[in-house]
Amino acid sequence: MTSQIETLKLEIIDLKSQLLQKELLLSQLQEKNEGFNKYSESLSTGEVVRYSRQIIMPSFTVDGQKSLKNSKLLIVGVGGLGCPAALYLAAAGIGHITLLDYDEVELSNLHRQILHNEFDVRSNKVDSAFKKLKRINRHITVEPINIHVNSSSITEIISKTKYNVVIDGSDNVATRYLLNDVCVLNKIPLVSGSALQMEGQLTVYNYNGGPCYRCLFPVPPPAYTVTNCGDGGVLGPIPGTIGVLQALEAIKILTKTPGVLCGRLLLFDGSNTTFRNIKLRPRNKSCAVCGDSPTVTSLIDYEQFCGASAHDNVINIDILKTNQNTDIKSIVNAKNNIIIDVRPKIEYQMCRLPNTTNIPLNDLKKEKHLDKVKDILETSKETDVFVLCRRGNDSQRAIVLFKEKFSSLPINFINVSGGLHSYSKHVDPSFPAY
Ligand SMILES: Nc1ncnc2c1ncn2[C@@H]1O[C@H](COP(=O)(O)OP(=O)(O)OP(=O)(O)O)[C@@H](O)[C@H]1O
Ligand SMILES: [Zn+2]
Repeated sequence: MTSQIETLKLEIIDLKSQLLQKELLLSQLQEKNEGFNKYSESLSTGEVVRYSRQIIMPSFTVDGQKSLKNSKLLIVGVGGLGCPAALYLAAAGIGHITLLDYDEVELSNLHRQILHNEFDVRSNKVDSAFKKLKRINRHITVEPINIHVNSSSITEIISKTKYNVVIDGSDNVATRYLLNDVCVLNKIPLVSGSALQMEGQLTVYNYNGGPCYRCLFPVPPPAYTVTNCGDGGVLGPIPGTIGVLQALEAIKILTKTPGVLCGRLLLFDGSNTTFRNIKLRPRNKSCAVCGDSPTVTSLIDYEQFCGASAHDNVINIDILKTNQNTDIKSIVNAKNNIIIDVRPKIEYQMCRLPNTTNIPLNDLKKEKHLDKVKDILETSKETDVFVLCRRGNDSQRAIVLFKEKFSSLPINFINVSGGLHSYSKHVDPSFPAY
């Protein structure tokens, strides 16, 4: 069975490389066939036909198309926002698109990161996106850069290419400040978007005298107040909508079309399908980066500034003594022990281990739920109680609460290190590591 799978994988790799070679040849032949034509000054026959539906709009014209063709655009993050934005921008004929991301495609990305598909799982996001965008439009240059963007890498990238617009498709505050500052210092408009659960936001910073991100948020929010899609969830069409609108704003900026969303913030609520625009404060004259006497005149360490890392990977906490932790295998061997799973109820419904009791961490702050735990503990003869969660962090927080509330009971609360992720990795891969 395993060898059959391996053989099939190798065959697929071989077929893919044959396909790539044929596509390359095809595109070279088509290129020759579609050179500049005597009927159009600056566009090839193929380009005239391809873009005709946007060119014929009085607000766009051949000049608009030429502007897009001569534009260079940078997309940071090829995830929920970056994928739909890149799709429309490539289709519209932006001459040069650089894609930056450090991550690999995961199965849990596919419901919203629509450039990637099942065959791309475990591939670099930028390579996966590159292939799809070139298939949509082989006339444009797509530059995939597999990199974690920080102050030094972005400085190098920006110094090599003169970008006209930057799209922020990232998912963390440190990267947002970094992109804001690099755009202000290099006078590049920044199209910023965000999406979580059923809501999205969109605005353009640093454009036409409007505010920058720091003008509005001079101080970063405390790290624990920021929720990402991995924890809060998101419905695919929400970043889809915002990402497409980011593409629209970029096209308007590049073609000098009026009506760019600067100095305003668009709020999209997908739960009742409403769009609201709110007016933003104007540029702050005392802003640290775009103000009249800026104090930030070169890029700084943004992870330090925000007190949070520039990715959404979960940081493992370690707040218990060593003897209060155990590894996942001990709960597999444990017979009759009480195992409390402190994940939210929805996650417990999604997947769970047998013989576990769900008492969500958030409920533990409420007295009535604590009474329920007390009942379970008092009626059991066991003194060891295992506490379990998704990755082994909330279980530690729960133990701190348990020990505080049930100090009178002769119970050992034991944290299952690494939580259910560890179960999936070390015990049974068929348990979903979501
Ligand atoms: N500093 C950075 N450099 C490069 N890429 C970044 C940086 N910060 C964020 N990103 C990328 O931005 C993308 C954001 O995508 P998205 O918000 O859809 O979340 P995700 O991390 O792919 O998924 P999930 O949150 O579900 O795990 C990710 O692909 C991430 O790797
Ligand atoms: Zn500012």
